[in-house]
Amino acid sequence: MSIPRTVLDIRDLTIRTRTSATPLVDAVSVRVSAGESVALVGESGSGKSLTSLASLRLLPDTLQVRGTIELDGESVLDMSPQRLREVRGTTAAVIFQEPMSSLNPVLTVQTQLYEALRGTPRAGKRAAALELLDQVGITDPTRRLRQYPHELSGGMSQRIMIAIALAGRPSLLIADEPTTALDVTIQAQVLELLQRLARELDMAVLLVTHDLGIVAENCDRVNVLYAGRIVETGPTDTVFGNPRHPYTRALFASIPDVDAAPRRLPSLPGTVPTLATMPDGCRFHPRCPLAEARCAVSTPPLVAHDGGGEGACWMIGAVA
Ligand SMILES: Nc1ncnc2c1ncn2[C@@H]1O[C@H](COP(=O)(O)OP(=O)(O)OP(=O)(O)O)[C@@H](O)[C@H]1O
Repeated sequence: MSIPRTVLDIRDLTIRTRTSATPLVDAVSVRVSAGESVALVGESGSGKSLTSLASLRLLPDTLQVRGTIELDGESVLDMSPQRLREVRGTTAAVIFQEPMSSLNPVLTVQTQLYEALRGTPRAGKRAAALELLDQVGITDPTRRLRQYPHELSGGMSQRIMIAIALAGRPSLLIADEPTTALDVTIQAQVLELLQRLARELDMAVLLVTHDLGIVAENCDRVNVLYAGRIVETGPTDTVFGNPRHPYTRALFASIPDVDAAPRRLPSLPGTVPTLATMPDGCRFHPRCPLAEARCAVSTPPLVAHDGGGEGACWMIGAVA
């Protein structure tokens, strides 16, 4: 079997404000290969969006970004403004939570798709637009082309956003909470679509979500973030089959059965710390049911364990 091509390679990503020495994102490394779908998961404030937006240099200048980010082997942090503009929308595309606010309400689906297909010769645009709609599972595509966003359901709008993102034939698709605004059945369909597209188009998909429940079915690997650090990572089956980090276990305990209500962590007191409240040592220790004295003073490294994943907790035994 050939080794999959690495599309996004983030190494030791550290993000700080200009006024604080404490990093918001601390030495995070994430790799996504062609054809695979990888999740960044964690509660609100864990650094998921900062990490994913940094990979396309979409963060404000007030934040300082250090580390290495490579996209198809090219250093994102060294790209010229012109190269960055070329890359966004071609090599890499992002879809966000609210398709309705990303689509232009006064333009038809056709106009918006044609704009995304600006590199395609005029004679081929209609066929290309119809093919994109077909790829994202839209039925009756000729009718949809004539419609305006307000005539589409939420799930349909999100599929159109994905079609627009695919127009540039990206190697990387970043989906930031792409289904939070949708009902549970439609969420599942859109996430299944993303994973299918990753495989069929040999595309790398980075899925950003606070919801571990939706990761299980739709991602090949998962990175669990807590307060700007990766606390556990590995193949989804490994992390789900036997979560090692107390935080991942708490996340599992918080997965509700079916409702899409906002999720809290009933088994854990408190919230993710902010810059002002960031503890020393393991950043999770004030909420951890297993914390010992050393957890408050020294940071556990991310180490490979015998289950095939990696975890950052003093309770996880590293493989020699
Ligand atoms: N521009 C900024 N300046 C200062 N702090 C910021 C900035 N953007 C984000 N942060 C802080 O960085 C931390 C991580 O934010 P981030 O948006 O990445 O979290 P998240 O996991 O994506 O959460 P959510 O699910 O709520 O979007 C939070 O504490 C947030 O307040």
